[in-house]
Amino acid sequence: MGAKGKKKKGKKGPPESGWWPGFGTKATMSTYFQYPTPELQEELRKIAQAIVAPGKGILAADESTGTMGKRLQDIGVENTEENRRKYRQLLFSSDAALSENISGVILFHETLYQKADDGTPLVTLLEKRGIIPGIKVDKGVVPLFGSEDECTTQGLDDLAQRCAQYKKDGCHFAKWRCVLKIGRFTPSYQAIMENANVLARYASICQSQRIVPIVEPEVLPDGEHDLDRAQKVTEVVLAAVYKALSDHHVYLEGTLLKPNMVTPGQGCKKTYTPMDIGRATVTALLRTVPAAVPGVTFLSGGQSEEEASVNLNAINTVDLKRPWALTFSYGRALQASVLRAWAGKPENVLAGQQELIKRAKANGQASQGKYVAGSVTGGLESGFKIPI
Ligand SMILES: O=P(O)(O)OC[C@H]1O[C@](O)(COP(=O)(O)O)[C@@H](O)[C@@H]1O
Repeated sequence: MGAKGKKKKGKKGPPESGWWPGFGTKATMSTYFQYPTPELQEELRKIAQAIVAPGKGILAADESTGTMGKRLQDIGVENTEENRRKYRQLLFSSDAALSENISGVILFHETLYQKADDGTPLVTLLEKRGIIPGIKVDKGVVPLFGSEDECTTQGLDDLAQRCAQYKKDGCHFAKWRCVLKIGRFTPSYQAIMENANVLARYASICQSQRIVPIVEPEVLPDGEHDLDRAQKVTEVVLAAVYKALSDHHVYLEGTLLKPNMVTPGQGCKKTYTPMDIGRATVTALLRTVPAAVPGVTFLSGGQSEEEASVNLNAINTVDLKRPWALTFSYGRALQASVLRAWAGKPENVLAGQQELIKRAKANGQASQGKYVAGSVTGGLESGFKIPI
């Protein structure tokens, strides 16, 4: 650009600032973009809808190696690749009845390439049961420098290539978890905006590779805050996430949301009923999540198995509108009894699988508002919780 802001003779394109002929037309407006092709839209929509089919939800078996170490340590089992393989084999070789309530399983990278004792790839066990394989694609949380112990999630750099490979290897959906903390000064604007943007960028990349992104902005339950504060924070976080998804032109019908339920902080002195939690959760979603989103698959966030079923049931019975399917994507609340029943012993494999099927059924009922509290009893006392 010349010193007086004039365009140099012969130079193509608009000047670097200000108004120019054509400014504001289709070609230059920031709102211009292209939707995915109709074929891609249909593929993504169908996957998302199959995952949230009535009475079905997700088994989150994507614990990273470190998290799996904590789960195995609880039952006195060493955290080796072989023990993790045996445990995931137990889960995925459960009776075919599992698929009545489990539509998808989220895998950790290592599991996708492991085989059962007879050489069958573990992912094939899922496919044979009509269960859709999914994959955790984030590479974990890292600190936000200068913040109050807040974080973002990494893993974008090679994501398109990884998604392309995962699709070839049988995965049709993905999951990326971001974490937000409630404190006096948190979550900060920095953490809210950064995590919303990274989730949107991840979602956009997944869709470009024909993978349905599950968007997981988890507001942690740690703290003494009450239900109102948890609700407001969840609303602010979700509003930012959907603004970012819109800015990145993410095709919402081909996405799923995996949020926290709105619960009081674990150190809160006040008590609330499951209906209070159901109302706060659905209200927060109604205020922020577009009806174009086919489903919401809640994380269990350290609730006991029974609590997670009862609260999901309340979410599905509270007298509010529900334009989306509201179901589960539980890790701990589907596996706590399984792990205890198994305890690493080959003779307990069937007992572990039976616990999984019981809990999946309970949550399938809860996702339709048909779960009767206490009607499914597992190997654990009802209040048992696995800390993160
Ligand atoms: O090992 P990580 O990456 O910390 O993952 C933690 C877990 O959190 C989840 O997102 C939710 O799990 P919970 O239902 O146990 O809260 C799982 O999908 C995942 O396995």
